[in-house]
Amino acid sequence: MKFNWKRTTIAYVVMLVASIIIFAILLPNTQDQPEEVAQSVLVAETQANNVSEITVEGERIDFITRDNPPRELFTYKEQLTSIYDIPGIDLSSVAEVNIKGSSGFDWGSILINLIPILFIGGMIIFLFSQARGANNQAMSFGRSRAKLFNVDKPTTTFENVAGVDEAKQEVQEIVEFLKSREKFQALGARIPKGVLLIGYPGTGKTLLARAIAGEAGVPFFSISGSEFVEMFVGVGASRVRDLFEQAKRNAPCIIFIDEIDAVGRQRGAGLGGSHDEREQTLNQILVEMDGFEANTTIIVIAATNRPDVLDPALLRPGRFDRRVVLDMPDLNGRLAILKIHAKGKPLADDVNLENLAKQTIGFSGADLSNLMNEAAILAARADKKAVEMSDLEESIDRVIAGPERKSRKVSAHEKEITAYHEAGHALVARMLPHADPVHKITIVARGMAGGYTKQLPAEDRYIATDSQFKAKIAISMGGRIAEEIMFGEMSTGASQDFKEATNLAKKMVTSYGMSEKLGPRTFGSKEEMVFLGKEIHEQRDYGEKTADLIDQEVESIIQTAYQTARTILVDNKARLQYIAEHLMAEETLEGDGLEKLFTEPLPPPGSPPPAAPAAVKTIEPAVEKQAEPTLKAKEKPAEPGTAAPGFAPA
Ligand SMILES: Nc1ncnc2c1ncn2[C@@H]1O[C@H](COP(=O)(O)OP(=O)(O)OP(=O)(O)O)[C@@H](O)[C@H]1O
Ligand SMILES: [Zn+2]
Repeated sequence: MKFNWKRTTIAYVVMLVASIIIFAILLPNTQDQPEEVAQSVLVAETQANNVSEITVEGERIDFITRDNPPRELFTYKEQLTSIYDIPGIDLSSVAEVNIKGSSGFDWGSILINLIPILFIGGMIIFLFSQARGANNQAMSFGRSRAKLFNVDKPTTTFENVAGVDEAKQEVQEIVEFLKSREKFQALGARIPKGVLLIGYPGTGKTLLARAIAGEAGVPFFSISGSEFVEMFVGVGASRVRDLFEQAKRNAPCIIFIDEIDAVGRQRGAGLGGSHDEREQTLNQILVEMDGFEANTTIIVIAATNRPDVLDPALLRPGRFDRRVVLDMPDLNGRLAILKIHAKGKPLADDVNLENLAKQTIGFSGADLSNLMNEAAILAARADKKAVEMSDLEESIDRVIAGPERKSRKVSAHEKEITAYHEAGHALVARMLPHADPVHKITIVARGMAGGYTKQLPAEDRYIATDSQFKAKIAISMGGRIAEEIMFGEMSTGASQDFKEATNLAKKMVTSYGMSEKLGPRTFGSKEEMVFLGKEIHEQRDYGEKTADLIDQEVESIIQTAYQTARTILVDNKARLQYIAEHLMAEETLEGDGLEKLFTEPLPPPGSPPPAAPAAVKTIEPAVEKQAEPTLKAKEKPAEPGTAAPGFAPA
């Protein structure tokens, strides 16, 4: 940035005016001034549940009562005593406790003394930057924030979160633990310390974390990773220390670190700048988490949409070793979210939320909440009494175009390709005797995949056979082949499938001795040197001729699998189409509904495609799903390879 006269002058004037305003505010002023009271008043008011908000700044405690009209009062505490340690104080009913940078100074008098210095200092900076023609970076030094972190006791519950039922089930246990920790501790159970919430922006990570606190009735401390990055060196780490310190006093409680990737990137992988700061902050978080005593009931929840960049140290056992994925909502999920956000908004009779849910594939929870809000604004502007369908439909475009929307939009054609791709995987899997049963197909984006097909082994397995591997490779091929058959062209969506298939074929030949030509031996010794979570060493212990043979064998396995899959899909093209059409209409297929699509007689050619998704009418409450513990237990050992990711946008 070039030195900019105008900017510097403006900044300087702003500084001056601000100083004057602060000065004026600090002058004795009897009107609207909070009234000083004794500390015992604060204690008594909190006990009477009559305090709505508390702000602590150094020794001073400002608080607002629930009287009508609310009274603004303040009192003092000792510098080193925490608000939580004031004898008799009861913060359980206080909606918001803000703790600001504790200075212990009387800011008023300091500012008054500081103004001349500011003048002179400003002048020096001004002249200095002018003399050197330097950039005006000096102006950014005042950026450190006064607010340390937020504390409150959320009233959010699981009812406020929809469309992420799997994630809700997974965190249910944490709620139970927070609620009745004695029960767990009595049995010596080790309690989770860290939970990582992973999901696209706006999928409700913050909301879910708050709901956990709300369900358990515990305080919620929150801070965002990106705030650390702007700080001076050393401030981040001490802030983390303060945060954990306060949390320990309020245990049981939840600490929520949003955007953890901002501080938790792989060390040594960052781009200049506040690098040290980041590392120190990250280290401090790790130190604090490692330092929890066995009976500490603090759960640290972190959120990210970039789990791939996180430092592996964060993911080690005893840290953020639980991962909960929040998917983009599918049709039912979107409908449920729309219903949540429609509450309190009168809807006209012509509003059909099912229909709206169908039109909003690719929308996150935040997008949907936005959509409802935009529609209400449109309706209000037109002086309507209720939100009409036309308002909602118009808002779809606004949300898509709006700056708030960060997730990708799925075009109709892309949706069709994904549907055929996933149907291809599923159909091949269903037809091959050695394949694991297909459990679920969806075209709703998850992680980096546009859709996925999930297979679960029918039983726990510790060894696998070559027929199973061959089936797996054929299934991987199924996605691309379905695209070829239906559209006569290829998309980039299958690259991940090919990579997995190739790796598996290679392993069959080189590790498992499953090749006739090469026989039962292994090739290549891999030194499992793990560096930042990656294997980086592979030693070749065979010659060129063998290398060629390996290539040939891998090629042959893949070709055979390709032909197997192709034959299945060509022979069952009508079935493929049938499944894909249902997938487009319903987005997610699972259980009996899915099984029926594989087996029921096909409709005669020329029948209209499925329109009204049957699944929409029954929205399963999250609790009901829990009644199937066997299913849940099986879900865990399924290795990542069993879900054939489709349509990666790369
Ligand atoms: N699953 C959901 N159910 C209901 N509302 C949701 C859901 N997801 C998001 N919302 C709405 O969107 C708002 C923003 O979501 P939230 O901040 O929790 O998303 P996030 O995943 O933390 O996003 P980011 O990654 O951008 O921080 C919520 O306050 C809520 O109103
Ligand atoms: Zn695929």
